[in-house]
Amino acid sequence: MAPNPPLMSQLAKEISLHTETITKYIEHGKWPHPSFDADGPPHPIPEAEAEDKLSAARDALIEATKALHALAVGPTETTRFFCTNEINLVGAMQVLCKFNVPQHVPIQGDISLRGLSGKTDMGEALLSRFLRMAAANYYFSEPRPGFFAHTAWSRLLASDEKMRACIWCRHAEMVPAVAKLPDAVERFPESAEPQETAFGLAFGDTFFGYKEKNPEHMVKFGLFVDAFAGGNAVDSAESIARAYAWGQLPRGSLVVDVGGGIGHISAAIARQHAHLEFNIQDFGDLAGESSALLEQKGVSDRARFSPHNFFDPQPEAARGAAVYFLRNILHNWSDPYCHRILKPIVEAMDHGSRIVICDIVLPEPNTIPKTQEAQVRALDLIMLSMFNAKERSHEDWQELFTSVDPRLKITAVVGRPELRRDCLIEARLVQPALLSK
Ligand SMILES: C[S@@+](CC[C@H](N)C(=O)[O-])C[C@H]1O[C@@H](n2cnc3c(N)ncnc32)[C@H](O)[C@@H]1O
Repeated sequence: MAPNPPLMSQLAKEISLHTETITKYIEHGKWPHPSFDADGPPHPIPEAEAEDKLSAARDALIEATKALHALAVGPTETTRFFCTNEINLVGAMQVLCKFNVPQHVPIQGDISLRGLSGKTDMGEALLSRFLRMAAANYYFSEPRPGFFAHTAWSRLLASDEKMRACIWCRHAEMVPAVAKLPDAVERFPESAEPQETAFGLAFGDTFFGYKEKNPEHMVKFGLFVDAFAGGNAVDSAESIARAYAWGQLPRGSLVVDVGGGIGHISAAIARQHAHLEFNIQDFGDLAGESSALLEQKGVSDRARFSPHNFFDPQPEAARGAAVYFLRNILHNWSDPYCHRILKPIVEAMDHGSRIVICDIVLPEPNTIPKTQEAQVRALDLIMLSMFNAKERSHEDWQELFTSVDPRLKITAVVGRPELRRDCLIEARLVQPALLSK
């Protein structure tokens, strides 16, 4: 039986309620209202102010508007036009960014198509087609015929190269790789190998192998990754430093940050927990940058970098550590490779050691809002296309640990509200005698 009132009306009411809640907060905080204008805020609510109640109202608003939009478009049109907008928008934005169009549109006022064409070296006719596609999606506006101005969306691209790198990575790497996904699934079903991927079919190499040979791609990828650091796009180093019981570890405990990059997460934990020592392990070419960062953060007396390949046995100095910390490492690798990464760690653990993994724990289907679920499912498929890897559910994590050592048990998981996207998964070696109790 159809719901009464009808679903669309229910959703419209919810949208109205959540909008009111958010608007009240905005007015109370004297923050700017979200708007399409060039001087509109880059976040609908300031990121630092996204307190629980407010972000819950925003999540619910996004969810209800997504559902209402889907119902209004309906199944036939959704499937007919499936992806035509998104993929061509990514193409148009990539062209506009390649020709530096965002930087040539004035922040205030507008510019004629002819003026913009002169500055960007692209013919007026072509330029207008890309600009109008973008404008139909809130990037740029055409306030009077033949003149273009910024919106809050396009202005961000003018001022922030990391945002331009997001567009670049999507278009230059993800689109060609995803186009090869059906071939990859057909040719390499169930493969665990990082070269037998959709990315491999598109680029003839592994994800990082290709980047090593194309340093300009590596630079863009670095900017893309940086675009997600800070704010609440992904969990910040500071929230990871707050979320886990680092404070309960005994004075002088060693945290080994396996594949820790230059150590920005360790540095944040070290700043909040002055009683801990850190060993950041990664490829040797990061040593200089890491030392500079640790020095700059004032933690170089307690945190040091060691070159180490995580497939090798742990060096003597890192054995029996209190914590082996792996952030965003294992989701890049298939189970057999994760096994090879975890085995040397388990061999180095003593009875007090634990592994702390910072990665997604996939939710049970239909237990979180669809918008959030779509994000984690998309990440899972990105891991497939790029690495033959995956995001893991609680059960997948436990199975992986058991395959490495039957004693390795999940002993704690910290997720929302302490962390927004990733979870901290703690695993310890639980002795068989304790297991049977
Ligand atoms: C996605 S990044 C995560 C970095 C860091 N844990 C963080 O959360 O910012 C993956 C890291 O693994 C490192 N890595 C890849 N293969 C490795 C290997 N065989 N041994 C050690 N580190 C490796 C990379 O250099 C990179 O720093």
